[in-house]
Amino acid sequence: MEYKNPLGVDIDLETGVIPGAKKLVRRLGDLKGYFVDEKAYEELLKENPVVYEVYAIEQEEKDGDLNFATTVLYPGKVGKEFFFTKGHYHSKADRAEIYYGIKGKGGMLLQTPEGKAEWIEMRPGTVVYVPPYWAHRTVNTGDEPFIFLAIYPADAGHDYGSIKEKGFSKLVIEENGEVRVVDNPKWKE
Ligand SMILES: O=C(CO)[C@@H](O)[C@H](O)[C@H](O)COP(=O)(O)O
Ligand SMILES: [Fe+2]
Repeated sequence: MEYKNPLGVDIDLETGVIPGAKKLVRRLGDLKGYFVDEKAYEELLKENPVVYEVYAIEQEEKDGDLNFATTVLYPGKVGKEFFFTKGHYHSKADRAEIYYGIKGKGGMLLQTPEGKAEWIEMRPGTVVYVPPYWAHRTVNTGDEPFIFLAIYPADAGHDYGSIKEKGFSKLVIEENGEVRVVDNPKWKE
């Protein structure tokens, strides 16, 4: 039997950086078609800001192993909609996940394949359990980076296709200075 080596790393709780992790950067240009207000999207695209960064320590896609990653989701809006992550189902759709809030303010939109949506607010210390089969997207509703840790099966994978095409049935927007979760007028069942 060949054993893997255990690993301990310290997440920088101010920046979300995991030493030795693989870094992924998503700019606004990588999120074409994701936001409802296309005019506001094109306008902000001139600056093409970084929307989020992911620092991941990932293993081979094997049953039983675990990956973990921090996400640093920057504050901002496209029209009324707060900045968010793309959102995905897992390729192995029955794989669950745990999120843990580290810094800033936001939440998670979750959705079943039938379009039933849930919104869970997150702050430092919040644990969110993502059950099997639920798509998940995080949203920054604050004015500083929203940082969280995700722990997920190494063979979960990401299935972005359906969310890219159909979106979530709910939007998280700012209206009169308040955070509101409203129906998505462009949602297609
Ligand atoms: O859910 C997971 C892994 O299963 C997170 O690590 C996200 O991958 C990350 O927050 C970026 O979001 P996406 O762009 O992948 O939706
Ligand atoms: Fe996930």
